[in-house]
Amino acid sequence: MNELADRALESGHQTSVLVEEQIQDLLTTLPDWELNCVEGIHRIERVYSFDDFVTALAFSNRVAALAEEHDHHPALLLEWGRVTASWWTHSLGGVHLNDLIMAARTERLYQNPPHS
Ligand SMILES: C[C@H](O)[C@H](O)[C@H]1CNC2=NC(N)=NC(=O)C2=N1
Repeated sequence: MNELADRALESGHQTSVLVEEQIQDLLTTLPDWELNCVEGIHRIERVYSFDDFVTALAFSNRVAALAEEHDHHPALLLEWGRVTASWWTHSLGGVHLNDLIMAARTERLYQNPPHS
């Protein structure tokens, strides 16, 4: 997982979306993430659990800052005690290696909470 998180994001024109087998192969390093398909477009998703709404909001904000840093943005569903993070590349209509890198970095944020 760390190896993936430490990879540099590729610039958009270098490569294209990954096929299902490639995504599943890379997801073996992110066991809590799953590949889903919404309206024909692949995305990788994980549900994170928290003790309350405010802690879930704080995590969402940390992921948002990460996204702004890289100009690559997830869908985040904030609920009481829960954040669903979904990564895909809108411009390409599927999952790019960058989405797996961002998912690995999302994991790293979760594993290193601000007050740990
Ligand atoms: C102009 C800007 O770079 C683009 O709109 C970016 C912003 N963030 C993005 N995030 C994601 N996940 N996919 C994109 O295609 C995308 N495009």
